[in-house]
Amino acid sequence: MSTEGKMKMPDIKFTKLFIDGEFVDAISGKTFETIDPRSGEVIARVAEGDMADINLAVKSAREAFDHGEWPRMSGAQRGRIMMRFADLIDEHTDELAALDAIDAGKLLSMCKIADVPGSAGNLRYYAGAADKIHGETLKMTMNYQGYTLKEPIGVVGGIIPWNFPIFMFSMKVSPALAVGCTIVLKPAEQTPLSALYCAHLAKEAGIPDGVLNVVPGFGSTAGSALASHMDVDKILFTGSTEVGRKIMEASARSNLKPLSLELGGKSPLVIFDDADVDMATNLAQIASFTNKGEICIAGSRVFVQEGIYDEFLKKAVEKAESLKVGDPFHVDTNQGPQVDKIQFQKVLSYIESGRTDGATLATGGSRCGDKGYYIQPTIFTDVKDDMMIAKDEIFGPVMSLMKFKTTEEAIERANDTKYGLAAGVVTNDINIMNQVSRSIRAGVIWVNCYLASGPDCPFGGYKMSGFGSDQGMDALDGVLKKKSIVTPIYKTPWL
Ligand SMILES: NC(=O)C1=CN([C@@H]2O[C@H](COP(=O)(O)OP(=O)(O)OC[C@H]3O[C@@H](n4cnc5c(N)ncnc54)[C@H](OP(=O)(O)O)[C@@H]3O)[C@@H](O)[C@H]2O)C=CC1
Ligand SMILES: CCCCCC/C=C/C(=O)O
Repeated sequence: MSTEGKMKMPDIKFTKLFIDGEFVDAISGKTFETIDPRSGEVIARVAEGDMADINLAVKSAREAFDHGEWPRMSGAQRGRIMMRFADLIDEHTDELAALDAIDAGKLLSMCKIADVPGSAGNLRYYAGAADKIHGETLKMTMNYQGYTLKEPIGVVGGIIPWNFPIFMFSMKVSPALAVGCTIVLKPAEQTPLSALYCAHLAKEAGIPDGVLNVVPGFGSTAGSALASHMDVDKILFTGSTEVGRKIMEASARSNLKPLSLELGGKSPLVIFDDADVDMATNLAQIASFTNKGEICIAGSRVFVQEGIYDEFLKKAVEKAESLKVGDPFHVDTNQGPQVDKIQFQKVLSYIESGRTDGATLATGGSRCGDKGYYIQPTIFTDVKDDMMIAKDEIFGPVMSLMKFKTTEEAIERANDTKYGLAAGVVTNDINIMNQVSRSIRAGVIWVNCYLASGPDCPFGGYKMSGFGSDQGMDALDGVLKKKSIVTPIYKTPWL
């Protein structure tokens, strides 16, 4: 494990709530610690928003929506401002990448080449769509004609997790900004720093005060207040299925606001005998270990057909053992620490449950070093479908390897989960590819690739992985309301 050398600390410039265009203290005056998972040490104290601050932020967002210029300017104007915002994110790549790396233990190199530019990319994608929001003409069957108008839904509440802090921020904020909504965003308590920095850049780009508010705080106070607020018109959420359920309850108890819920997953990766084993091993590693397994679309149930199973296992173990676990700021590190102590202990307890349930540890299984929240890339074999490690979302670097014989068996076992977020298929046989990709009930199916995505590729869950879409034009529909406008029509030559 590489942790030698002095730990790098980015400059922390923004730690207050961002409400109505200003950085302010919480009304209560409270702050909370954000922790460096490399060491467990405090990075900074951040203002702790709660219900009172959420109320202020929603008031500001409401005013900006009901009377402000943002929803009333042309889509082209909004798009230009969003493009400036994206350029500013690009210009501050180094600082933003360092904030996510230190707050979440993410690889600095990945933040620089993927998370931060991907976030600017999300803004640009939706900036380009801002002046292309069209309805339909309705040739009605009676003496009327009409058209549909797509209007911004209003004040949007964003509640995001800690595994992709800036990327999640951009996924929720970009479509909402493009259509003219205003936003109150609560970042995860573990990772508030990049969202606050982005709020500062949004102001510099010219986004009017009140349009984008960022209120760090805890889920049970700030998050719950946002989900229950009578003046919030939509919640965009990513996180656990358990909290998704609480948000639905909060909506049902308050104003029945619609929701987009991107929840947990336990995705299968199905590898057939005809696959190139080296490619399959690479894809399995990407599926299970990317972002230390802290990704909702992790493909951590790896089903391998019996003909190549032994060769695959040998190569998968070699590959896992070659990964360098260590300081995410080092260029040669492949895997950083889990986000916090709770997540670290949760992953280790799943590993323990795998052992006691009778799975065989092929590699890994322990923490790395004695400081910080580092865990070895871990592979279990002899995993049964009903073991906890095969059923639950672990959110850590743990691969469950399972052998199968027939395509039908693979499909049945792949679908034997309450989740349905993603899946992967590795084969050169087009018929198997078609059969499997249509049979697995999940929101995205990757064939001979994994985690391949982009702003134009919508994704959202089946089953208990949620509903609603992130990315693509579908995400715009999530923050729009469709209105039908009808007028009588006289003296028409036909109906
Ligand atoms: N689908 C995904 O991408 C993710 C899935 N998970 C799964 O969830 C597990 C637990 O992680 P955790 O961080 O607790 O995820 P949560 O689902 O608890 O957190 C997601 C967001 O919801 C907020 N939140 C928590 N409780 C409420 C509430 N009652 N009302 C409104 N908002 C709330 C959190 O606030 P706070 O900041 O206080 O936690 C955070 O901002 C992980 O181990 C993993 O399995 C986690 C993260 C992402
Ligand atoms: C296929 C889309 C890739 C999005 C990656 C962001 C992670 C999402 C999550 O973990 O919830």
